[in-house]
Amino acid sequence: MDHAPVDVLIRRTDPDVPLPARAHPGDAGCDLVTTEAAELEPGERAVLPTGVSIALPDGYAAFVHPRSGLAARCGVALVNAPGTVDAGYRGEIKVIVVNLDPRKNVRFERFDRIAQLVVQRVEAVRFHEVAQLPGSARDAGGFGSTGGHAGEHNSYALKGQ
Ligand SMILES: O=c1ccn([C@H]2C[C@H](O)[C@@H](COP(=O)(O)OP(=O)(O)OP(=O)(O)O)O2)c(=O)[nH]1
Ligand SMILES: [Mg+2]
Repeated sequence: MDHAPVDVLIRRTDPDVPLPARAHPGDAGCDLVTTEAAELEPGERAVLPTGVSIALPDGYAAFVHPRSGLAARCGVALVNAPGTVDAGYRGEIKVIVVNLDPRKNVRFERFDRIAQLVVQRVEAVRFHEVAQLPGSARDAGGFGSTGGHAGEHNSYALKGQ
């Protein structure tokens, strides 16, 4: 890393839990583990404890992101991805996992890495109410207004049947 790291105070709520760690220098996320074993049936969700609480500096937030390997191999997603950890939150960080695999149970063992924490600066915002917003090229276009989304292939395939 060629820039200074942000100092974040951390407290273990489970004495044996490994601290969140980057797998490689420069990685954006520090892996979080579950301190509880759990088994989820297809469609089932759980709020898993990570065994750590943090105190972020003012002007920062931490975001609980999914791990792509778990998503690709097991269909595990985070219900609220990315979860937001506010600078003032002193409780244990929790991870809300869901098993999106239609057939297979997924099992987490104690200290399995289930998510990753990304710490970022966030801006304070002041809202100024106006009757008319300034114009833009996009204007109100959204929700597929530019066309060509992957889901269209499915409807083409169905039409051909
Ligand atoms: O994945 C998450 C998301 C949130 N939190 C904690 C930290 C966060 O600061 C707090 C509140 O989260 P959020 O604001 O997303 O939830 P809410 O439903 O709006 O709760 P609240 O009314 O307490 O703000 O819960 C987690 O531990 N994990
Ligand atoms: Mg909130």
